[in-house]
Parts: sequence; structure tokens; C-alpha cells
Amino acid sequence: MYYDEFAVKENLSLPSLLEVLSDVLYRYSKHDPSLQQPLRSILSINGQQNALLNLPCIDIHLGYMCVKTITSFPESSPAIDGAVSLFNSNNGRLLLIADAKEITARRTATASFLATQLLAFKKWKNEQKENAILTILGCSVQGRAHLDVFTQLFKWNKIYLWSRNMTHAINLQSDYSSKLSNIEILKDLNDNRLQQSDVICTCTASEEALIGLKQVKKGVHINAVGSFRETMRELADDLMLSSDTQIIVDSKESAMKEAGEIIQSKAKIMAELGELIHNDKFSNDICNEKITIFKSVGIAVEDLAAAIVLYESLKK
Ligand SMILES: NC(=O)C1=CN([C@@H]2O[C@H](COP(=O)(O)OP(=O)(O)OC[C@H]3O[C@@H](n4cnc5c(N)ncnc54)[C@H](OP(=O)(O)O)[C@@H]3O)[C@@H](O)[C@H]2O)C=CC1
Ligand SMILES: O=C(O)C1=NCCCC1
Repeated sequence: MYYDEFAVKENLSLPSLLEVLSDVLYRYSKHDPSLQQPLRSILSINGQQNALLNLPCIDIHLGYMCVKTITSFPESSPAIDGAVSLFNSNNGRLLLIADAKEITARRTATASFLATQLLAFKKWKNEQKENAILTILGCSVQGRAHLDVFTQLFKWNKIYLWSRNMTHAINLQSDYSSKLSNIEILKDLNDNRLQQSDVICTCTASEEALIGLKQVKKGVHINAVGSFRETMRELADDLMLSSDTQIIVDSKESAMKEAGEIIQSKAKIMAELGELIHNDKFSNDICNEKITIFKSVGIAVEDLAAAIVLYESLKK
């Protein structure tokens, strides 16, 4: 009944997760009445950064209900802890409880990959696809999961890693040295190699902007994962507000309430990720000169997708 982080990692198929994520995000953005997801609750402890989060949702169409309960204690390691519970929505039976750290990390990185497919790969010509450069900023749990998922699902020409504490980037590079020989370390964020990156994933708990317009190239795609509070941000206002930037989010409702970059810059959101799925008009409109930003805050239907994929794989 309880599946720990190792069982989650072993049994959660990324291609299946990508498919189910795409389906639930599509139906979420279409306001499909069979999918119910209220705004998550974030209860702060003593007005500090530590918090208890609750993310529930019901999917009558697929026949499941899910609730993820996690703590976020940024000064602890791991920062996130908790469990995901999956239920049958026809008879109310509890089907599975699984480690939330691993589910959160893998569904978040897979949502970023889906955004990269929809926003970057579609605008690239073949040559750019064959020589694509990925950069990951922040080499803790989310950065590590992004490296793992992004390299399992796509072949990158080069990968650059940066972390505030450079040892964390070096450790991550070393953990992957037997599988990936194309990883390099960025010592700082003014390194020219950041400007060569085709895709950048920002996976930090920063409260100050780490990158601005001058540090990135035209047409870059950014997955901004870290911020989920008004006070947090990874991207500067000039990047958020540039007329060359198109901003996509997982949920408009959540992003306007939780994403520091959106709240502080008052940048306009172009669409939800789900609105780009099965939408040829949008794909045709994406221009390779534009910067695309996927601002992810994390929503319950993403945990639901992961829990369903896990449950159905374990049932076989
Ligand atoms: N969008 C989503 O769905 C999700 C978002 N998150 C968020 O993503 C972020 C990273 O999560 P996770 O890896 O689990 O967290 P950890 O606490 O494990 O790691 C924090 C990361 O942020 C970096 N960091 C912290 N402060 C700064 C700063 N001021 N400047 C630059 N880097 C900084 C750390 O770098 P170093 O170690 O080198 O010091 C480290 O890489 C968190 O903010 C988390 O809340 C998490 C889950 C889902
Ligand atoms: O979606 C999630 O799960 C989280 N989002 C922001 C940070 C904590 C976990």
C-alpha cells in the first residue's frame, strides 16, 4: 500500500507520465467538469517560510481522486516531505500511498519537459534540435530530477550546471559521469555559456532574480520552477516584461496567487500549458525569435497523473 521513493522511481514510467500529464493538463485548462481542482492551501507556520501544503483533486472521468499533503521546510534536507494518496472515485477506496518527494520531483520535471516539447522543440529546426544545449540552475532535488528526466527523454549536445554552492553542481556532474560525459559547470551566471543555452531550467529557492534579459539568447526557452510565494523569484523584470517574451503557466489561478515573478512584475500571462495541447494554431504562432517562459508552481492534477501511472504500473 505504501511505496517509498525507490519504488516510485523504479515504477513511474516517464513516457506514460508525459502522456497522462498532457491529458489532465489539457482537460484542466478546458475546465472539463469531470476534473475538479481547488486552489491548494498553503498554511505558514508562525509566519515563517515553513509551511504545510494540501493539494486535492478529483477526476471522475479517469475514476480517481488524489490528495498530496506535504511540508515545505526550506532549511531542512530534504526541503519537502509527505505523501500522495490515491483513491477510487467510484467507491471511495484508498488505492495507494506513495512518497511525495519523488512524485513531486518527477512530475515537476516531466511537466517542464512537456513545456519544452511544446514551446521549444516545435520552434526549432532540425539542426538546433541536434545541437541543443540545456542549462540547469540549482542542483538540489528539483535540479537533479530535471537532469534525470530531461536526459532520459532527449539527447542534449551539451549540459551546463550551476548552483549557488558550486560543490552541489560538481557533485551532480560526478554522480552522472558514467552516463553523461557532456556536462560542464558554470562558475557564475555571467558566463557566456549561459547565453548559448537553448533551454534553461531554474530550480532554486531564490528570493532575488538570478537571470535577466542580457544573460539569455533570443528564442531561449526557460522552465522557471523555483518560486511559489510572492517573495520568491528567479527571473528579472526585464525578462518577464520584454515584448519578446511569451509567458505560459501551469495554472493562471495559481500563478497569479503564488508565482513571485508574475506577482512582482505584473507580467501578462499568454496561456496555460494545457491550452497549447492539441492546438495547432498556437504551435504555428510560436516564433523562434521569441523567448518562452514556462512558469511552473505545481498543481494537484500533476500529482494525480503521477499517482495514476504508478498505480496502474504496480497493478500489472
Ligand atoms: N514548481 C513546482 O512544481 C515545484 C517547485 N519547487 C520549488 O523548487 C525550488 C527547489 O526545490 P528543491 O530542489 O526541492 O529545494 P532544496 O531546498 O532541496 O534546494 C534549494 C535549491 O535552491 C538553491 N538556492 C537557494 N537559495 C538560493 C539563492 N538565494 N540563490 C540561488 N540559489 C539558491 C540551492 O542552491 P545550493 O544548494 O547550491 O545552495 C538549491 O539548489 C524550491 O523553491 C521549491 O519550493 C519544488 C517542488 C515543485
Ligand atoms: O507543487 C508542489 O508540490 C510544490 N510546489 C511548490 C513548492 C512546494 C511543492
